[in-house]
Amino acid sequence: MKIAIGTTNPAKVQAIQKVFEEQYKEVQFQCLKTESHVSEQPMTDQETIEGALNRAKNVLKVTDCDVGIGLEGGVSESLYGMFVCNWGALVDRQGNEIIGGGARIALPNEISRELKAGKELGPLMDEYTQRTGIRKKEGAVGIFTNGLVTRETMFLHVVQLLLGQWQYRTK
Ligand SMILES: O=P(O)(O)OP(=O)(O)OP(=O)(O)OC[C@H]1O[C@@H](n2cnc3c(O)ncnc32)[C@H](O)[C@@H]1O
Ligand SMILES: [Mg+2]
Repeated sequence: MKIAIGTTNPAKVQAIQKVFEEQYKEVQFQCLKTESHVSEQPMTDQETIEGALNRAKNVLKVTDCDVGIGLEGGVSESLYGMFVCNWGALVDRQGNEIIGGGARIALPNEISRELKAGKELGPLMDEYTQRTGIRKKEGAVGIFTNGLVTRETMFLHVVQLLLGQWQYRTK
């Protein structure tokens, strides 16, 4: 089974590899930085879903893999504040387009204020924690859940949702 991954971010790549290696004996991966055709900081669920879907389609197009996977992080407003949201998409060569959503938690006002001013969550999280590359490690979800749920484990669940739906639909 050959999987095209529409990112080189290790938190996302590791989540995808773990799920597929658990399910398939023979599996190969191709990881490519892939255009999402949405803003660097998606600001709604809809935009985040589009980013995931575009990555999955674009990365499948440029490889000879069986399926393409796109994972996209974003934020979404609610009456209860701004939440970090996470969406994934899996597409295959038979026209199946599968979507799955991940966990979401509220962001502190000091972060959501800056996001509304047009900043990106990645750099904001580095500033907030005085560390670098949070987006490639535990992520905002990891920081604000005291490490209980990391960006990798959150995306691992999203990839399980994608693969499970695809297996069900193609069995
Ligand atoms: O290399 P890619 O796959 O693009 O990975 P990324 O870290 O940039 O992640 P996304 O493009 O999916 O997320 C869009 C923006 O939101 C940020 N973001 C989303 N979730 C995050 C998290 O949990 N921690 C830190 N930044 C996050 C991310 O850094 C981007 O600035
Ligand atoms: Mg990005």
